[in-house]
Parts: sequence; C-alpha cells; structure tokens
Amino acid sequence: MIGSAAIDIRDLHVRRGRNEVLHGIDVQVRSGSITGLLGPSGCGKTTLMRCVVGTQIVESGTVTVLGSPAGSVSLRSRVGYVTQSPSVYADLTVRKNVAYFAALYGQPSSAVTEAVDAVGLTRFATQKAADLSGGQLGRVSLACALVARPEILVLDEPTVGLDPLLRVELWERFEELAAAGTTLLVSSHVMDEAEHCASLLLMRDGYLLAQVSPSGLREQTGETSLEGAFLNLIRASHVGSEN
Ligand SMILES: Nc1ncnc2c1ncn2[C@@H]1O[C@H](COP(=O)(O)OP(=O)(O)OP(=O)(O)O)[C@@H](O)[C@H]1O
Repeated sequence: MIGSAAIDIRDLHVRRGRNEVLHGIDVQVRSGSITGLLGPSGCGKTTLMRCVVGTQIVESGTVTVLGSPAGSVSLRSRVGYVTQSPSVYADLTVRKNVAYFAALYGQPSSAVTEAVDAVGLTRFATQKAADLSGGQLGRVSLACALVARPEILVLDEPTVGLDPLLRVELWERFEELAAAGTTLLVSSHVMDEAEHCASLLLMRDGYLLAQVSPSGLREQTGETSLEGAFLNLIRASHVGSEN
C-alpha cells in the first residue's frame, strides 16, 4: 500500500439493537485517496462510517483515524462527516449556513465562496435554506463540511437526488480534494460512481466482501461492468445465502 493509512479498522464488531450488524471488518484507507463504500441497503455502510467518525458504540475491535482512536477530541476539526439527512439551519441563507461553519473552524470568507461554488449553489447563496429542494439542502450540508477543510471527509451518499451533470461535477471536486491530500470515504448505491474511486469496499450483510480497485474487481471477476462484477462477487461469496 502506497502512503500511510488514514483510517485503520481491525476486527470491528458492532451491534445495533439486538443484532450484530458488522461482523469483524478489517479495512485500511489510504491517505489522499477516494475510497468508495458500496453495497445494498442495510448492509452496514452508514454504521461503518459512524464508527470512523466516532458516533457509533463499538462492540469490539479498533478504529484508528489519523493515528488516534476514532472519536478523539483531537480529531473533531480534522474529520468532516456529511450524513444522509441534511443538517442545516432552515432560517439562514445558504451562505450564512456555510459562513457559520467557516467561523467555527477559523476559515476566511473566501473559503465560504469557494465551498458554495464547489457544490453548485452560487445562484442560491442568498436564499434561505427553508426554500431549497432536498438535493440542494444536501449540498448545503456538504458545503458546511467542505469549508472546514478537514483532512478526512466521510460522505454518506452525497450524490443521491442530484442530476447527472451535478454528480459529475461533485466527483470532479472530490478528485481535486483527494489530489490535494484529503482522504475521502464515500458511500454510494450507484456502481458507476465506483469508477471514480481508487479503492472500493464492497459490503454485504455486515461483511466486507472485498477491498479492491475498480480494475482489480474487473480482473478478479472477468466482468467488464462494475455492476456485473459486484454481482458476480456476491454470488461467489456465501454471505447472506441462508436468507
Ligand atoms: N438504530 C438502529 N437500531 C437497530 N438497528 C439498526 C439501527 N440503525 C440501523 N440498524 C440496522 O443496522 C443494519 C445496517 O444499517 P446501516 O444503516 O448501516 O446500512 P446502510 O448500508 O447504510 O443502508 P442504506 O444504504 O439503506 O443507508 C441494518 O440491518 C439496519 O436495519
């Protein structure tokens, strides 16, 4: 593995409610790369992300982020997390929402403009969040995370509900961030987005089926489409076969 691991997860077990939902996950995420977290609904993607940002109680195993245990106070300004449900102040404008986070993290107003531009909301900068669509609200949340310039960005399905052009633009932005040294962990249901990732974490039913590059996945399965390759991998594994 080139570069150091920004995120190092060892033998992670997590219970939610009565059930164990992660069953011994081992993952290393390389610094300055985009890692895609893919798998069917309910397979444990959000739970794994919550472990990385330190908001999930862990049954056993370790999650080390930038050399410290996940959730450490020292990581607060270094790790950004955008959840699936946007958390923004409805009564503030787009710009003021982002400016609030910029102030919290000591960033200048130029960073606010840059973050609002990056998520394609420049035209809506003076509009109240309450008057935005669901997809636009999600992008305000993303801008609030971007403006803090974290070293690690954990993004839970950031492109859901976005039109294709905006999806492409956001992925370009993610690639620029990674090239500048940011580590991104991005979940998605959409296999064609996997193409943008250096490494893929393919999950099913709380198990990690593989950590592999898109080209490695094609080679391993003999499939040309990533969708087909993932299905092939699922069929070859026996995870969930009792259902
Ligand atoms: N608060 C909770 N209490 C009990 N079980 C939960 C809770 N939240 C999630 N789960 C269970 O944990 C498992 C993993 O859920 P998780 O949200 O991590 O999946 P996911 O892959 O992110 O799904 P999606 O793609 O639909 O967001 C699922 O079986 C889910 O039912």
